[in-house]
Amino acid sequence: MAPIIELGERVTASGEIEVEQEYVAGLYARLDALREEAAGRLAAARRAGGEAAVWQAEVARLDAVEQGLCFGRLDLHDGRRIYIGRLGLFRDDDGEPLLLDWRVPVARAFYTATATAPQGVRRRRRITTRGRTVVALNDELLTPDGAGDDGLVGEAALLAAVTAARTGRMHDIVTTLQAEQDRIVRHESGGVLVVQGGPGTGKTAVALHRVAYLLYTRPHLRTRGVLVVGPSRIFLDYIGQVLPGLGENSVVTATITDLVPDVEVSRVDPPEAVALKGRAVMAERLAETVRSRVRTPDHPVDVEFEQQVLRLDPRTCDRAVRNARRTGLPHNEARLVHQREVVDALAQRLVDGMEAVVLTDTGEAIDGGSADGRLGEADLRALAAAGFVIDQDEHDDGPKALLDQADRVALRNSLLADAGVQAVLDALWPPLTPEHVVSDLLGEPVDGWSAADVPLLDEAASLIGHVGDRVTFGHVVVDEAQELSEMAWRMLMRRCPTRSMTIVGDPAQTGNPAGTSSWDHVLRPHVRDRWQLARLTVNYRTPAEIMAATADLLAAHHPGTPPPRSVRSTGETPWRIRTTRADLVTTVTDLATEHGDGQLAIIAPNAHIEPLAAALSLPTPPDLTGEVVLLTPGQAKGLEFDSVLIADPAEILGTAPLGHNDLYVAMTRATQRLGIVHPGPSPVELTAIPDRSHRPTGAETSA
Ligand SMILES: Nc1ncnc2c1ncn2[C@@H]1O[C@H](COP(=O)(O)OP(=O)(O)OP(=O)(O)O)[C@@H](O)[C@H]1O
Repeated sequence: MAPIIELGERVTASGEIEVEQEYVAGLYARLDALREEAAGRLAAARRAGGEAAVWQAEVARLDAVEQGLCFGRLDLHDGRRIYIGRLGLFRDDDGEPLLLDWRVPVARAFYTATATAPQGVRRRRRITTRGRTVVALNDELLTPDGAGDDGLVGEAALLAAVTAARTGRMHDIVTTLQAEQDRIVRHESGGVLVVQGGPGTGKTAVALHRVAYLLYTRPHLRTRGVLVVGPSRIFLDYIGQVLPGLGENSVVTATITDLVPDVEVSRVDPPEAVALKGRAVMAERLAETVRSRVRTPDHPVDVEFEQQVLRLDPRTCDRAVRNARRTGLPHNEARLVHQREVVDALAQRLVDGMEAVVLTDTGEAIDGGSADGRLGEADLRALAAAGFVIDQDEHDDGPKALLDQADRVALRNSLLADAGVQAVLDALWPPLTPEHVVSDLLGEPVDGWSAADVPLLDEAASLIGHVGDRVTFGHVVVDEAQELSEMAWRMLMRRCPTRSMTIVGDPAQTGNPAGTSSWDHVLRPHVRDRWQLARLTVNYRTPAEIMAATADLLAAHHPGTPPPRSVRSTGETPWRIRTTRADLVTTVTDLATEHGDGQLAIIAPNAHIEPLAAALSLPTPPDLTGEVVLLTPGQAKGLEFDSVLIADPAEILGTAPLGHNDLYVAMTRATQRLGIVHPGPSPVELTAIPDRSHRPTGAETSA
């Protein structure tokens, strides 16, 4: 498929640079003044031992906007001129706006105005700065005879951004956000917004800019908290600079596993186990496991207490369980209700026992003493003879009621504190831990937890009320959301009671056998139809040549999925080289050593990682900022590199149930070049890619 645009021409408005330089210098002067003020207030707050966090955040926010403070100007038909940047700046004396935050409504036209729908804009100017110096201006006149309307805004700046060398860290795209992306960033959905799009369509970038937008427009989210969930720590490190670069430092980032911090993942499950553990039915099974730990005996249970045997009949046990369950409390909390019920019954037995000793059938005291049921001396002797110990001190002031309220409480406490009674209570309604419940269910000796166990442990923790300091958030963003199992969705929903979420993903890239293939299927149980789908269709990362190379793979495994349209073409055709299994490591090592064009990722299946790491002296897990990065398709999810070399695609296709998706992910990571090394024949999905097995020169084959 042809790219949307060919490399555009950069238009520079000469003579204007000095004017803009002066304006931009004024903006930086204002920024410096605000910084100085914030730093002063921070120091004062610290000196006074007061609340410094607010000023600390303000200093961080002002520092974060230093690079590219102002990046645009709109000249409107009504004569107004608006400067747009990373934050709003206002003149000190009269509060006149000097720079508008990119998130305010009027700034929207900067991203969405076109020649056919100019939104009152006459001219859009992009201002490129290096440090505090204006180095280039790009003007677009939005007149009907102006630039062609291809749906892209600011082509030159956009192309400069998408072709720039990769660094192993994602950057913000606030200066070149495109109209279809801006619509999603500013989407006013109060519920769940799902953003679906093929590789490189900017899903991650858009989700992060949406976070910055929401924090700006819904300030209450700053206190309720925003969580960004990603597929791996590697990925979270990769995106880690984007929000701070937009002046937002308060967002929590985590993998699903991180959300249960006291569980250490030390085991990898086989795909069948992953698929099974991820299914929603596991929640029912866990609930059943918890329920089954509660016993309702079908014969009386004898409880020993202070040399007596108290008999607990099945009806009493049954009633205690019913009453405890009726509360709807989690297991360990309902256990307290059950205990109270049982102990009450035991206490009653004791009282009945005492009364049988000291009262007649009609309720009168045996020694004929007090008609109001107060104990006389003979009663106390009779009680002592029957094994009931009544504290004599309490009766120094003469006989009293047989057992008043305080006595009953004391009696219950003694019962509860008694080891024998506790043992019976624990046998009937045992205290549980999440680990107990999950190992009970899985029926396997637990020798460490896997990632797929984490949502099960979290579910079990909820069922038993063992949630510690589990935190909830006002908005949750899920990136690579196709990787989440039904059980992981349940876990996330527990952390987002408001169900305000931005979910971004691509089902054609799902690697998790328990992952998502239908948004409706995973969301409906939690939000019914309160979710909306938005699509992204333009691929900013992967050039047209590489997308063409993935066509057969995509058509074979996702026939209904149209590939995203690449924004550009590079003229570099992907290639493949056949080698032997024995020579695979050497061939890949040679190609990597010859490579000299920017950052190279070698993406290989697990089985080859160790030998390749040894041959190339590369770290595992990978260092994303290295010149050469070695990683598995799973680790490469969401990342991008200048060049990609795939080792052994057949193994990637064959080892995992969704190997074709893993290969698709691997092939779409490159911004410039793609090479493939296959031991033996090429997988059929890749045969259309030119075979350069007999490569004449190193230059021609560099990935
Ligand atoms: N409007 C834009 N301006 C400049 N760069 C952009 C724009 N949109 C996307 N990009 C760049 O395109 C690349 C891909 O973006 P991103 O990683 O967000 O895509 P994605 O849809 O999440 O990809 P994948 O699903 O393959 O992980 C990034 O380098 C991003 O900065």
